[in-house]
Amino acid sequence: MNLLDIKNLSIELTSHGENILAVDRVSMAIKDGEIRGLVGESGSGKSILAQAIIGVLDDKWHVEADRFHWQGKDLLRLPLEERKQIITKDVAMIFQEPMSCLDPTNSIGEQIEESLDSKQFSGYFWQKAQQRKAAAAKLLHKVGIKNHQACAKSYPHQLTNALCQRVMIAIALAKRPKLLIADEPTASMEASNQAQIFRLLASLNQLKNMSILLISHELEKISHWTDYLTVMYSGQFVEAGTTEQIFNTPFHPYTKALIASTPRAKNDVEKKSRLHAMPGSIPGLQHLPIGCRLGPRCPNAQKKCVRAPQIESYHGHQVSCHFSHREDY
Ligand SMILES: Nc1ncnc2c1ncn2[C@@H]1O[C@H](COP(=O)(O)OP(=O)(O)OP(=O)(O)O)[C@@H](O)[C@H]1O
Repeated sequence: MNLLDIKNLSIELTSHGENILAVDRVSMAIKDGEIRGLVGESGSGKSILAQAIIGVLDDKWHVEADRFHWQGKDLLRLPLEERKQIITKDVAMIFQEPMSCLDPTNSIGEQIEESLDSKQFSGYFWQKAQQRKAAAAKLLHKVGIKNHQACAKSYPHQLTNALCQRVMIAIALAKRPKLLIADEPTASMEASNQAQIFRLLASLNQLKNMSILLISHELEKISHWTDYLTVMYSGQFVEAGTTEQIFNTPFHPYTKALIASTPRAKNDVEKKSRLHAMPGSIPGLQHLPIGCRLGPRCPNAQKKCVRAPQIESYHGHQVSCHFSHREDY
């Protein structure tokens, strides 16, 4: 069953009396227990899409969709309060700079205890306090922090970025979410720490059947951990499918370029040879091309590309391009 099912989600920014379509009819579904990767260059609208899912965009953003279902419930037709309640209960999000998300004036232990639901504790206040402490320690243990007593007494600035991210994951787990959105969770971390965080997320997915939306601008970095991938470019849907489909038979020129630019994804790269990179850079919101926004950078672009392509599906592998090559199917 689909946990989240979004069809043609658009996010419009109102700025200086002008409306700018930052996210243009993006579709994505996340099944129960899957890890879905969301990839695209910096500025492709991944974070805005994630923020629209958890409903934290402010008034200057206008969100519209043909379908926005959470476990079969149409969120856009629910009153705002009810919608907030559902999302707050079932969806948690972690961000790229964990240290700045934690309160610098409170100890880690206090912050984790605060995130626990008081309904799960009973008895006199001192008994509740003891239960709360024990539950916080259990959470720290769950995210692989062995010395949880020392960690609980620490303040965010005394911990490394990787430890802070584990704490953020512990805080997210406190409400037992069905979906965890991880927006570039390992940005500015050393490679060994990155692997540990991804391994932790994968084990939580396996043990708790928690679905994860893993957001990154590096396809190669997350592809090892994902079951499915969705690729975005400049606010538009590009391609989606299983991780194997995307890597073995990419349809879209943008996905092909992303894969060609990752050293280990291609086995036939000769020593000291240059990696392929798509010319140009992603357009800013003020200079969005009409139709397919990849047009000015795309090697296959033709006249037809001034109209945005429809999404076509081949054995569950979806692509949005007028001229993608699909002869493998
Ligand atoms: N608060 C804001 N006000 C105006 N424009 C914004 C705001 N936040 C993001 N944008 C613009 O929206 C577009 C998408 O941004 P977004 O942060 O979602 O991209 P992203 O793919 O997550 O990139 P990154 O990996 O760098 O976070 C960008 O062009 C960005 O400049």
